[in-house]
Amino acid sequence: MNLSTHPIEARGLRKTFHGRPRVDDVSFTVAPGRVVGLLGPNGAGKTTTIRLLLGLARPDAGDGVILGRPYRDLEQPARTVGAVLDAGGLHPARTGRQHLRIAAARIGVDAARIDAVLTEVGMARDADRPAGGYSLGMRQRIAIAAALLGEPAVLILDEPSNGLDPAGMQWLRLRLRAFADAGGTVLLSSHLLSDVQDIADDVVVITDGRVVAQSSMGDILAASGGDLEAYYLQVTGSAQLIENREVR
Ligand SMILES: Nc1ncnc2c1ncn2[C@@H]1O[C@H](COP(=O)(O)OP(=O)(O)OP(=O)(O)O)[C@@H](O)[C@H]1O
Repeated sequence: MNLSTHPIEARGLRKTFHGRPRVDDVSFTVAPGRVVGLLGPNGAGKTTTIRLLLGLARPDAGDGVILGRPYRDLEQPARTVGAVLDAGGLHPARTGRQHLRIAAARIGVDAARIDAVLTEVGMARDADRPAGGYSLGMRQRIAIAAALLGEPAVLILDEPSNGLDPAGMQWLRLRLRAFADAGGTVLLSSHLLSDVQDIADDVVVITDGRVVAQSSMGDILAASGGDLEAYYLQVTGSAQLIENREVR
C-alpha cells in the first residue's frame, strides 16, 4: 500500500446498533489535495462513519485508516487530524479562548497559535466571553478553530457549516479549498448541497448505512446537467419520495 496515496481510508466499515447495521460495508478513500463530500439523508450513517474513522466508536467489521494507521495508533492524532464533530460540546462557563488553551495544552501546540486561529475564524473579538452565551455559529467557529490549532494534514468535519452565516460559509469554503490545494486532505459531511457542489472534488453518498454512489464532482455535474441536488435526490431515492408527496 502506498501510504501517501490515500490519507483517509474507510475499508468495509460496519457498525451495528441494537442488532441493526447502521453503517454497512462502507468503503471509500480520500486522496491528498482532495475534498470529499459525504452526503446522505438524516440517519444515513454519516456521523457514525466519521466517528469510526476517528476511533470514537469501534467498528464491528472493517477498518478506519488515517495515513496508514487506525486513528488511535497515530503518534500525534490531534495534530495529524483536525476534527469538527459537535459544536454543542463546549463547556458553557468557559470562554472560547479557554477552550482553545485547554486543547492546545492537550495536543502540545504553542499557545501563540490560539490568537492566530481565533482571528482566522473571526472570533478574536468574542474570545473572552463564556461559550454559554455563544450562538450556534460562534460555537461552530470555535470548533473549527480547535480543528485548525494543530496545523493538521487531514480534516474530518461533520457538518462544519452548521450555523455559519453566509460570510462564515464563504470563508470556510475558501479555507478548505486552500487547505486541499496545499496538499491537505478533507472529508466533510453536509446537507448543504450547493456548498458541497462548490467545494468538493468527489462525493460519497450513503443511504441506510450503505454507499449508494461515489463519483467525482466533474462526472456528477456532467451527467446531471450541473445539478448536484438532482443527482443526490436520484441516487438516494428521495426524488421518488418527493414525487409521491407532491401537492396536486
Ligand atoms: N449510539 C447509538 N445508539 C443507537 N443508535 C445509534 C447510535 N448512533 C447512531 N445511531 C443510529 O444510527 C443511524 C445513523 O446515525 P448517524 O448519526 O450516523 O446518521 P447521519 O447520517 O449522521 O444523520 P444526520 O444527517 O441526521 O446527522 C441512525 O438511525 C441513528 O439513530
